[in-house]
Formats: sequence, C-alpha cells, structure tokens
Amino acid sequence: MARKFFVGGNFKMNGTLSSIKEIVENLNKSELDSNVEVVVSPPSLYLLPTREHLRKEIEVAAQNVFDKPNGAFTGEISVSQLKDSNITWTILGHSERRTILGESDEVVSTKTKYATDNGLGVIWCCGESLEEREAGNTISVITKQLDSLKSKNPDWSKIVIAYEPIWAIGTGKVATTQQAQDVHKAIRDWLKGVSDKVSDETRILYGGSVNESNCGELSKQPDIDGFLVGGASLKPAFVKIINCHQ
Ligand SMILES: O=C(CO)COP(=O)(O)O
Repeated sequence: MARKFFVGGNFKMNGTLSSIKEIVENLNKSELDSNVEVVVSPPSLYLLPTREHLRKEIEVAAQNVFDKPNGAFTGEISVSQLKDSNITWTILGHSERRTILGESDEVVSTKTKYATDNGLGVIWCCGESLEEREAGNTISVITKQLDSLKSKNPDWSKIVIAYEPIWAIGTGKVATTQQAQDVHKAIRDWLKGVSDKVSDETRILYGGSVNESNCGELSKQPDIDGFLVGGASLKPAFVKIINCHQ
C-alpha cells in the first residue's frame, strides 16, 4: 500500500497572533501538492484562530494533550476540548517534553493510548541523544520507547511516528539520508511485530533540521514517509518542503 506523504509543522513555543496569521495566509495562497497530508501545530493559545482561518485541507495539531476527560488538571487540555474545536491531531512524546518537562515513556504511552482511543491522531515522537548514538544504542533506545507504546495497545491506525534524533533538532546538524533511512527501516521492522498491516501502513516521519535543501534527498528514502519540521515551518520555505516529494 502506498503511504500518503505527511508533513507536519511544529511551531513549538514560537509566534504571535500576527506572525501566525502570516504563516496561515502564506499556506492559504500557496499551491500545495494534493498528495501530501499537511498538519500544523501552533502553540495552544493559537490553535483556534489557526483552525478558523487556515484552508480546510490542512489539519491542525496540538503540541500536547492530557489523558483525562476533564477536571482539576490545571494547565492541561483534554482530547474532547481539542475535538470540540476541530483540532484533530496532537504531537506527543516530543524530546523537548521528555527531557525538559520530564515526561517518561509511561506518561507518553498512556497519553497516546488515551488520545488514539478517543479518536485523535497522534504524531508520536522518538529519538536518541548524541551520547546514546555514540554509544551505539540508537536502536535499543528507540525500541524501548516503542515497546512502552506497544504495551498500551494503542490504535495504530491513528498514529504517525516521528523519528527525531535529539542531536539533529534545532542544531542545523541533519542526520545523513543513510542514518535516517537505517533507523526508519529498523522502526518499520519493529512494527512488523505489531502486525504486517501496521508495518505497511504506518507513516514514519523524519525530524531534525529539515529544510528546503535537504528534504528532497531524504524524501527519496523508501522508509521516510514525510517530515516533522520545526524552525523551517515558521518560514515561507515550509511550502517548498511540503512540495519536495516527487
Ligand atoms: O523538533 C523538531 C520538530 O518537532 C525539529 O526541529 P528543527 O526542524 O527546528 O530542527
């Protein structure tokens, strides 16, 4: 089965009402490859105005979501609140939340299970640190993150995996196409342990210093099904990344 190419824009904690309006207007007026699924993820404050003004073919994602339906959870947003606002995706397990906010595999897996069971798409992130890569532990680190997710039995049809080596995020140091493809292939093989269907159908995105110059080569790799873009998603060049897949 051909997997539809997927490009996500993770704005992280960047932007203002006016700069996000500019990004939305640029996406609205640009010619975008209709064979590519596009999702943008502004900070939570800007989810609603983004959804209201952005062309409908582009979906909007939160950068995080909680695993309870409602209640006394100060600072959190629920799956039903996102869906109520036509926000159909969330990012979960980004390395910045794992390392800076202290989210464990268990927390990320529980939230992913809850979100997918309740009908939200999840861009689920994994990746290794430079230290782990240099120690030769890349695959074991990612396998541990994946094993934790599998143990919760999430709805895999709602999950897109983003492989984001921590050493390549925001550093300008992109993984080589071979380094990325090797890890993506390992993830694809691991997914066979869930089922052949999940392995065939799950999109695996690469994230980490993707820009308009390196996206073309990366997109040609057989197991790279798209990108999760940080810094470059705030720039007009994001359109070139969306359209880079031939
Ligand atoms: O973390 C990322 C996307 O989630 C990648 O960020 P950069 O593209 O800025 O390296």
